[in-house]
Amino acid sequence: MQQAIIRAERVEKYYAQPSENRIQVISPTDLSIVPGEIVALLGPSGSGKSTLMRMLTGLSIPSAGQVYWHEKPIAQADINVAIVFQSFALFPWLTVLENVEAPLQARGMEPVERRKRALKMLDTVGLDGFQHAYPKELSGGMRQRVGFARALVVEPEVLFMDEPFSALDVLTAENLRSELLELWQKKTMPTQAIFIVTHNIEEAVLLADRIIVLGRNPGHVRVDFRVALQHPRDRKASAFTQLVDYIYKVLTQPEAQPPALPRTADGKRVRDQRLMSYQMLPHARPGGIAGLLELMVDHGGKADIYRLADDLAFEVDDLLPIVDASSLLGFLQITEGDAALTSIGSEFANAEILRQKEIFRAAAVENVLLLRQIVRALEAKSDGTVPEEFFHDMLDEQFSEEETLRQLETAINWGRYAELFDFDAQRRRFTLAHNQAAESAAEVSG
Ligand SMILES: Nc1ncnc2c1ncn2[C@@H]1O[C@H](COP(=O)(O)OP(=O)(O)OP(=O)(O)O)[C@@H](O)[C@H]1O
Repeated sequence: MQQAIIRAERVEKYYAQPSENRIQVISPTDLSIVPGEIVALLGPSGSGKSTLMRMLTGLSIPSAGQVYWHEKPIAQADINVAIVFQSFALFPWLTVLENVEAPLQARGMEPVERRKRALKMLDTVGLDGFQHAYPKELSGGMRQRVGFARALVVEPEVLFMDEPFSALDVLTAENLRSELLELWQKKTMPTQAIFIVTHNIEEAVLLADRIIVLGRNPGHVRVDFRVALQHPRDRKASAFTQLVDYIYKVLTQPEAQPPALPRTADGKRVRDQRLMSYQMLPHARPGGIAGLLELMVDHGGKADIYRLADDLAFEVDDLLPIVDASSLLGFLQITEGDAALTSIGSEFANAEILRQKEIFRAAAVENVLLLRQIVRALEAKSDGTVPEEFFHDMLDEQFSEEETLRQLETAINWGRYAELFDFDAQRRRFTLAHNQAAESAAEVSG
């Protein structure tokens, strides 16, 4: 499993009462925050969302259990997080610029450098020209921009947000959400993960890569799942509304066993992270997948799989892995023996080779857990390599030895084609793909 930035192990929180009783607010909970994801934490009022968040940031000490920062107990670690609060929590007696400089000053940064950084950050969040204003002179939306600037100026590895948009009007909130997402996606900020506490189900589905829903009395994780929808997300798309409905059901039926997770547009079930298991990758080569999709275009985007096999003089058994792989990647939708190109599948089939690789890369990372894990592990390693053995051992728990080797071979084929990573067959190690290795080297020397 990829190394977590923050890992809570069996954390609990209880508060002492005047009587001898104590109130348990969080029951033993495990939770990890890994690089590359936006996690949304939902739950009814009083379920302990803020309490859990405060423990993950090191602001509050668990009554039992332990929180680790890069595997070091958080109290002894040099943590780098920032928090954005609902109430903005700005210093009213300081100007906008001084508010943003404050955390840098607290970290002992010298004045010229901290002013430079703060001004740059104000520019990034659209507050250029407001540096000398006081918070009371600003609208709520602008104040929260200052809140973001103040959090981001320290270049936090994890950005925590406690209902950051809930005090804002609908349009301002919507604007700020998209801007945040844009900063994150463009990697303008060095932040590795975002953890957002919210009451707003749509906000969670709109932003998050992973959603955790807490139940109460005492607080506990009810569901924890990945949101495999591409950005920008369409609130009206059925996969979106189904997820919103699902979370609504979980929240409104606190006593019931959480209902089954909905299926995504291509028929796959959304996965519960805690029951995470590897999909079986169909043994298809990217070239075969591209060939099939291009052929589908010739058939007008729809075809009967058996007839297709016939036309190609293929055994159905040889064609099926290619069909399955295309479906797993979201390029084909299969219903009762009929295959239909999805919009992304059609875009892929009609694209130039470089664009095809790009589409394949996005689809692979989004839909294939093993590839996602390999990429994240590589990103987290300073030397940019990870031994094959690491993934072999995890796959081994689920597949036979022979199948494990075939899964790895398929993952290597797909990863190489998509230029996600390379594989050094001699050293049996995954390595960053050339372009990524060059980027990392430039970052180090730059
Ligand atoms: N210092 C404290 N002493 C006693 N009880 C506390 C304390 N802090 C929080 N609680 C209780 O812990 C429970 C969880 O509170 P918390 O604020 O974490 O929930 P929440 O899910 O964030 O709620 P909300 O959505 O309303 O903000 C609540 O019942 C609250 O009353």
